[in-house]
Amino acid sequence: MITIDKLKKNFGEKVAVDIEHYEINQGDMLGLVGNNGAGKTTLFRLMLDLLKADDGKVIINDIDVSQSEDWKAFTGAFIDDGFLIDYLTPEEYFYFIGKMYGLKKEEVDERLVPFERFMNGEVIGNKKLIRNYSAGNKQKIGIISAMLHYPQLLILDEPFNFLDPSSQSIIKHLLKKYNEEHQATVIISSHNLNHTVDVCPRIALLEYGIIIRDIINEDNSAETELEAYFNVEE
Ligand SMILES: Nc1ncnc2c1ncn2[C@@H]1O[C@H](COP(=O)(O)OP(=O)(O)OP(=O)(O)O)[C@@H](O)[C@H]1O
Repeated sequence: MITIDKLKKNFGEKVAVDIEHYEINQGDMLGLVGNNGAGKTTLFRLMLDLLKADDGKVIINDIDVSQSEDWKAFTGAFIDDGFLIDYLTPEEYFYFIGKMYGLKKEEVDERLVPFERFMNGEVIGNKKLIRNYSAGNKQKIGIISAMLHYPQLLILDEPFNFLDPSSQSIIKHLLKKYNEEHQATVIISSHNLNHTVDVCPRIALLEYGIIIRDIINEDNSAETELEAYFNVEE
């Protein structure tokens, strides 16, 4: 589904991404891990054509993301709250996103139902503008809006950030279910090793912009290797 080829992005002297070749298959649930500054967000931005690569390309379903807009129809992403529209209420924002993908209001309402526990009564029905929501609730609004049109490819940067423990657990289950039920490709980045090994059967470890390990994770088998890499004390 995704081919990353000779992809390079530098910021001045700093190498942010330098990936010779990497393939992500349709239906993969991939976790991207790495220390601060390893290049996770930059890689996502390149995949979503939010940044221009210095060299190389990202191909999604035979489409070079920098050459055509066609990949946008089947891609959903939430990188940061810059994706949100502050002066709308969450409902207005969800309907707006739905409209972009040809969804009627009733369809949007139906698709919000599985997120009810995740929203915990705080996201809709409050007539509150997105700008007045907490960081955790903004994160929830962003994740839900990225999933509303049932994208074949879902990219989420740090989806567990700002969420309380019970919301983290709920979104883990929702993402796993989404990946299985829609055979969607789901790519998340996270600093939370436990969550990553819980939900991702494949994990890419990024160091100074390079994918240094491509780990198959069965029944949390990657946990020891990742803990050793990150030097996590018992
Ligand atoms: N707009 C920018 N201008 C200059 N340098 C940048 C810019 N964006 C990223 N960088 C640099 O590129 C490198 C990769 O950053 P990136 O944000 O992609 O890492 P990350 O793995 O997402 O980090 P974190 O875990 O801290 O979110 C870092 O050294 C960062 O300082």
